[in-house]
Amino acid sequence: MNLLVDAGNTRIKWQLRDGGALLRAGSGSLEANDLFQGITPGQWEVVSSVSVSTVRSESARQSLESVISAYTSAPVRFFWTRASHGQLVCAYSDPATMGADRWHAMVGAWDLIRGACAVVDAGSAITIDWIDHHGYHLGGYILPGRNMMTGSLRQGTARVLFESQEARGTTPGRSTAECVFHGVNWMIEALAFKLGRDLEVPVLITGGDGALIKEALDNSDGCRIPRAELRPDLVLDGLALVESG
Ligand SMILES: Nc1ncnc2c1ncn2[C@@H]1O[C@H](COP(=O)(O)OP(=O)(O)O)[C@@H](O)[C@H]1O
Ligand SMILES: CC(C)(COP(=O)(O)O)[C@@H](O)C(=O)NCCC(=O)O
Ligand SMILES: [K+]
Repeated sequence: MNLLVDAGNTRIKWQLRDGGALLRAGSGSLEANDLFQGITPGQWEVVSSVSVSTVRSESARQSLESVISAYTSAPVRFFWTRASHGQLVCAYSDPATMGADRWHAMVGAWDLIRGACAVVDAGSAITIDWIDHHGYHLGGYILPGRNMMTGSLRQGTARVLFESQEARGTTPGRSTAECVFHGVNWMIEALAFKLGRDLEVPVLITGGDGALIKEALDNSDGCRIPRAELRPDLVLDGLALVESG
């Protein structure tokens, strides 16, 4: 049994898999002390390996390792961006500096598509990566994610004062909160519109705000993308492929 862990900047996601079968899944933070509560003592006993993809700091990586090691004596292995995996080739001259989540999502995407595609991971940050039909990673983009956009407006100004809310609209706002939340939604719509204009390849979407991107793409006029698919587990799928060789 293999425990797969994707430690993002906002949330840690995990799945317990036995071969291809998904046994348990969960998410949360290390600080809450209940991250792995979904795994029974009996299941911990038969965990034979733990594989982690992390974009957190080195000290957070060590904390994660020691929390996991308190449950199991199975080896905890960390997987980082590599220069290549099969036909997939990283565009970075220094692959170790590219977020492991991006790489593992690309490994998962290439395995699914085996052709030109793009990967959008809308998490704490929004990353967009292009892969061509040979498996060459052409490069990507890193943008602030939804919470980061609103948080930076809050932190960087004195009078942009607003309560968090679930405003789904994109019409011009008539209050500070509406201006902020509709503004962010409007930017996501604009991003989807631009993607639909620039790309004529399948797009695989993951991350906590992936559904918003997918919805915006589906509603985008003149979108040329032949297939836009929500794949919430793309990072873990890629990690599973990498750890099994
Ligand atoms: N239960 C949740 N907890 C935290 N963020 C969530 C949740 N559901 C959706 N989100 C959204 O998902 C984003 C974080 O996505 P996620 O993929 O978990 O990030 P990361 O991989 O960076 O940890 C946040 O910006 C937030 O808008
Ligand atoms: C861009 C990221 C912050 C995205 O992480 P996330 O939003 O999933 O927490 C992460 O992939 C990262 O820290 N990357 C390192 C820099 C790079 O990819 O070039
Ligand atoms: K991300």
